[in-house]
Amino acid sequence: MADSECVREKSNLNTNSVNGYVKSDTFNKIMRGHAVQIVTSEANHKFNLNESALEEILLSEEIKDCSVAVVSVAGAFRKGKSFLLDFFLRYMKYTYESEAAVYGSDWMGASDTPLEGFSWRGGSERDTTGILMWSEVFITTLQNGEKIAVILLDTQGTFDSESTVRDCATVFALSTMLSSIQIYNLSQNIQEDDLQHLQLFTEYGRLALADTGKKPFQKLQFLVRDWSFPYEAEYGAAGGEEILERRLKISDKQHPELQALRKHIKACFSEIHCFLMPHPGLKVATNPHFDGRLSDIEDEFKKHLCSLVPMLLSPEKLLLKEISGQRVKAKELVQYFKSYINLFSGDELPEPKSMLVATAEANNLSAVAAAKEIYQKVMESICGGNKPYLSAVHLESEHLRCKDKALEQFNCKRKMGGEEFSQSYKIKLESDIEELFNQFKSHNESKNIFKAARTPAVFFAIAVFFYIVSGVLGLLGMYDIANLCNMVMGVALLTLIVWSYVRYRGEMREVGEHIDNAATVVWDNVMKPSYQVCLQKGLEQAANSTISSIAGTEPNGKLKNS
Ligand SMILES: Nc1nc2c(ncn2[C@@H]2O[C@H](COP(=O)(O)OP(=O)(O)OP(=O)(O)O)[C@@H](O)[C@H]2O)c(=O)[nH]1
Repeated sequence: MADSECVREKSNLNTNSVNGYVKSDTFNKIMRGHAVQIVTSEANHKFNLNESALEEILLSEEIKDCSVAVVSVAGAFRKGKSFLLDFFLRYMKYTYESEAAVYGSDWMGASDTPLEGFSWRGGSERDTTGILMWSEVFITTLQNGEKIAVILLDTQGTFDSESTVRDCATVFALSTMLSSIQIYNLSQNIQEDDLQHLQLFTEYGRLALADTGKKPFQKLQFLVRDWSFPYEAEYGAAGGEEILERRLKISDKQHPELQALRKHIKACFSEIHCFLMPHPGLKVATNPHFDGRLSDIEDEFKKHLCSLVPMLLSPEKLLLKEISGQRVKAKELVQYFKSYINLFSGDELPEPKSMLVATAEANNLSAVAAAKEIYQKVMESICGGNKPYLSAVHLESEHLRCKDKALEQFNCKRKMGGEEFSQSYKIKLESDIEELFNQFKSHNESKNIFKAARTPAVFFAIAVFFYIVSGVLGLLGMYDIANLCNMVMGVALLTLIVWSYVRYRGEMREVGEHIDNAATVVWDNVMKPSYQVCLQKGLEQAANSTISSIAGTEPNGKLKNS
């Protein structure tokens, strides 16, 4: 359905319109929605998309052609994300179900109603896994008459004991890439490690997206829960902006690493805000029987919740999802979910690591580089560049000596991660050294003057051989065969000229390589065996004559004239 059709349909839905929000026909039938697991987290640390469930929600006739606003809440586990989302749901439901205009805290409901919606609970163990979407998509009409769909996402908390850094980064990056408003839920303060994790996760997401030269993500809303310093910065948006300003400030006095972190975060989002929430009271935080009823929540918390939620979700504040500057429609969002999840389940992206693993890797890699450098330096001084040719046996023993020295240097260097971790780097070092040795070996071989002269010697010998043979055949009157031999001689000489040209000019190197290979074949299969046979015959002859001269016989076995 085109935008204009969405607008046209507005008139039919006006009876349900309150405070900007309208109820879609589909969802009139299903009065209560439920959380749908859109992205599931598997035991092998892979994430899968529940395509049918996603399509059922986003491809429904009423919303598939509407632009979307996607609101997601992400952050550490057990910090009240789902609890907050349930208040979002109350706001959305109340504003469209109510028959009258909504004021103040009306939307919060009765003081003794348990809080329902996305599953939330007390306790220390994680609750939400993967990414959940609320099945009820709320439709609202903007001031310009455009109808938009509002989608709520709950995400798996980061840093629980069952998730790897990659899992946390994947969920955070996916929800940031797919949402127009990402709420970064933090506890008590905005700490440096919160910013570092944000940097790591957004970088992971940024890497997955094609670089368009624009800021890759839209609005980031820091939400600090249990803020306990209202005397420094007051609760709410104003205090939040003050704290945000302090935390993201870049100054020349800062260490470059801190500056880079802040620049990165600012470069990733087109809008960044912060809101400070007071503590909701001990019943919320510690009572196992707390069911979310408003009467058990501190007034201060409710007061600020009442300004936070409309600030994010009222139709005039909503932000439409855009990708590469284009508004995204609900049906297109399905495609983005599919392609983003494929990106993260493929092998193209590097693996995000914990700080320890990343540091240990860097340590070990630098130890490998230092050890390799030692090997290279010593070998260079023995057989490198302008050093003369070294016999193969000598070169091998020097290689073993330098390799031992390099391995000793690697073992001595202090490295993080422990013995087992560095074992794989030691193996890598050994294979790198073998590779370097092969290069030194072939460089050394090229300095062997006899080997270098093999190709011209072989072709010259062929030319001379066939010259003599053709001469003899000519004397015998076998002119046809003599001419053939002359032709072979000509080809050998021509090859020699081409080879010399290639070597001199450094052009047509493949031709030179083929000529060298041909020379090696002739040498190995014809010349070397014949030369060895001749040599052996000569030696046998010499030995026989020595023996016979000692025994007083002719070399053919007959007795010398006595
Ligand atoms: N201290 C404190 N506790 C809260 C707040 N909001 C909710 N809680 C409590 O925090 C606990 C966890 O709430 P959830 O909403 O399930 O937390 P979550 O972040 O979604 O947890 P996971 O799904 O495991 O990631 C519940 O006992 C809530 O009562 C808050 O602002 N401050």
